[in-house]
Formats: sequence, structure tokens, C-alpha cells
Amino acid sequence: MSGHRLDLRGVTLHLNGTRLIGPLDLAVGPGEIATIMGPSGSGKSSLLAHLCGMLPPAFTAEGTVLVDGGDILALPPEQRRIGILFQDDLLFPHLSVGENLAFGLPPSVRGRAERRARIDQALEEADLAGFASRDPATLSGGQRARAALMRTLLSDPCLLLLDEPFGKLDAALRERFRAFVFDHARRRGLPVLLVTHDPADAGAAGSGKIITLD
Ligand SMILES: Nc1ncnc2c1ncn2[C@@H]1O[C@H](COP(=O)(O)OP(=O)(O)OP(=O)(O)O)[C@@H](O)[C@H]1O
Repeated sequence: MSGHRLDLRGVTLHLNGTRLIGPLDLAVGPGEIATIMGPSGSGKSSLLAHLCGMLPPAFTAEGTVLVDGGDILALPPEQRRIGILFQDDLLFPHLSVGENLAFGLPPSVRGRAERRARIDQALEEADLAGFASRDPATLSGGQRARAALMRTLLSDPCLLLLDEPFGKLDAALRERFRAFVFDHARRRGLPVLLVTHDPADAGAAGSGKIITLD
């Protein structure tokens, strides 16, 4: 299968000079989902922030992060082509659903018609055809969650980071949205790092790659 690969080599984080994480070694192949678990404060979100180039100043880091064999830590954050999804969908409330999705599109996608076509296709894939002009507040939790994922995927990422994205959804919705996210990651060949407290998420991920921080 074509797609992207993530390799963490000796990734270590220190917080105020004390080791918090690592050294971590992990290889995640195209469409594979690795799970990061561990108690509150163990550094799960900080690991994702490090990959994105958003680590707060109290932290220092060592090790290498390769995407498709290239060292992404050498790149500025905006060039790393990372998609991230949080527990809160973070849709902008003052913009329509379509305008929210437009934020995901890279500037290289030019022209009104092309941008509109990409957004409409994403909405269709998310079972949200015709929702472009809707106010996000009028969507159900599941619809908002799917719109947020599509906004992330429109940026054409090489890597998907998920920080408890299923945490606030009720059980039935959680399972459906999880399957939706995993399916999209697999079809696009995206390696995924999933931060979760729920062992059921790790089971559903199916890779058996579970990193437990302590
Ligand atoms: N901006 C910051 N400056 C200093 N320390 C921070 C900062 N952000 C987080 N920390 C500390 O870093 C440690 C790891 O936090 P992090 O949010 O990565 O943990 P987590 O495992 O994601 O926790 P949770 O499950 O509660 O979200 C904690 O001790 C936290 O207090």
C-alpha cells in the first residue's frame, strides 16, 4: 500500500531538566495506528506538541522524528504536513461549515471553483453533502466531529495526530466516529498516533503498537 511512514528514534523529552518521556523508538507504517496511553501528566500531549514544533519553553527534546525518511524536526511547523485532531472539535463558531473546511486547504489549491470542489467532496465523504452554508452550532456532535476531521484531512497531511478526539462523545457515537477516523487514515495511508485513556480505542486501532508512558 502506498502512503506515509513515521519513525521515532530515541525521542526523549525533559521538563525543567527532568526526563519526562523516553527514549522512545516507534515505527508506524501507512494506515497503521499506534496508541499512546499513560496517566494524566505523563506527557502524552507534550509528545504530540513536540512533533508539531509546539513544545513550550520548559521542555527540551532529543532524538529524531522521520516522516517518509525525512527529519521533520528540521522543518518549520507549517511545513511539517501534520494533521491534528483534539478532544474539542474547535470549529470556528462565527464561520459556516464550508468556511471552516476552507481553513484546511493548503494555499497551493488556488481558484474559487477548485477550492469549492475540494470542500464539497470532503463534505460528501463525511455524509455532510449540502452542509457548506450551515452554522456549526446547528450540527450534531457526530456531524461536527466529522467536519473537524475533514478540515484536517483537507490539508493533505502525511501524519495524523489524535489527542483524545473521541473523549467527549457518548459510547455509540464514539465507536462510529472512531471507525470513521480509522477508515479515512487507512484509505489515505496515514500513520496515526492516537492519545487515549480508553483501552477500547487501542483495541480498535488493531496494530498492537501501544506505548504506555509513566
Ligand atoms: N506550557 C507548559 N509549561 C510547563 N509545563 C507544562 C506545560 N504544559 C504542560 N506541562 C507539564 O508537562 C507535563 C506533561 O503534560 P501533558 O499535558 O503532556 O500530559 P498528558 O499526559 O497529555 O496529560 P493529560 O492526560 O492530563 O492530558 C505535566 O507535568 C504538565 O504539568
